[in-house]
Amino acid sequence: MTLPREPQRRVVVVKFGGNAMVDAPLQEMFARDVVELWHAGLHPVVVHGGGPQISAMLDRLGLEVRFEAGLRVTTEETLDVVRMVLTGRVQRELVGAINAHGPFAVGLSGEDAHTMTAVRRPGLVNGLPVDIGLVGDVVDVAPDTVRSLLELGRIPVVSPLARGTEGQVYNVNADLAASALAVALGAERLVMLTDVEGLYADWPCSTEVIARLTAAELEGLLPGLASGMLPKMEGCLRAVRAGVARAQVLDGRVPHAVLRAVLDEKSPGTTVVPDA
Ligand SMILES: Nc1ncnc2c1ncn2[C@@H]1O[C@H](COP(=O)(O)OP(=O)(O)O)[C@@H](O)[C@H]1O
Ligand SMILES: CC(=O)N[C@@H](CCC(=O)OP(=O)(O)O)C(=O)O
Repeated sequence: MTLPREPQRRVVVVKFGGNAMVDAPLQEMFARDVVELWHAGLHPVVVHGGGPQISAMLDRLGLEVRFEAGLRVTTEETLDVVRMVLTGRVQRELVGAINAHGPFAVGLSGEDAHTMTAVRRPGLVNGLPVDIGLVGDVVDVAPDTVRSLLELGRIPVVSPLARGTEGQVYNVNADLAASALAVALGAERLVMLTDVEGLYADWPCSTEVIARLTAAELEGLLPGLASGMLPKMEGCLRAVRAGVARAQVLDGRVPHAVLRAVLDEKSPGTTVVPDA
């Protein structure tokens, strides 16, 4: 199968969370949906997570699993496992699932060809900085490699790792990596698939979803958010503040969630839009 060269399509960055991918049939459906987006005339770019898969491997190896403010405390030893699990396993599985439908997917790590450059990011606990090790905050994205793949009609599948400027490698939260890539690619939309229906207004007390938020409204809520939702909503905020027209958090457990959101504009999750 020869893929057509397609430089003009609109770019949609889809973040597929580790929690949404623990179910094999859902992962296969996700892969089909991504290819469907491509057939519908879009340029999907996938950024994958893998937090639960990394934690399971750390457990098996008897290494510590610890998060601060939604980010994994990453030692040199942890980073080895993060890299192995993300680029060696999770990315490979996703690439394989997409390529069951044709020669679309090409996997790369944010480390490749300087695609993502990061600096060390301190964790913030109760407003105070804490050392969380080799966790990076993306400060520069070189999108040319991903763009070239898109122009060749491929579907890039990107692992959330980044290079530092002094030879080190950083573990980057996948939501923040997806956000940075969406901005650099000039994506029209960032979609994050996770294992809840969206942003709950009063989690864990209630499951009432906030359907729509402006950037300013989200900024006000951010300090009160916890665990995995914190980097996710920070990623949405950064994206819409930097030109992405909308950022959505959707329930990846719902079949065809991404297709319904992007093609049918039916998105029961949370949508973040720029300030008026
Ligand atoms: N306000 C909130 N609304 C919804 N989920 C929340 C909220 N605060 C924390 N969470 C937690 O965040 C989790 C999603 O983040 P995370 O586990 O990192 O998922 P993913 O692997 O998809 O990135 C939810 O399963 C939930 O436990
Ligand atoms: C720094 C940091 O926390 N990195 C994440 C990278 C994977 C990720 O973000 O996966 P999910 O999207 O499934 O949570 C981690 O080590 O778990």
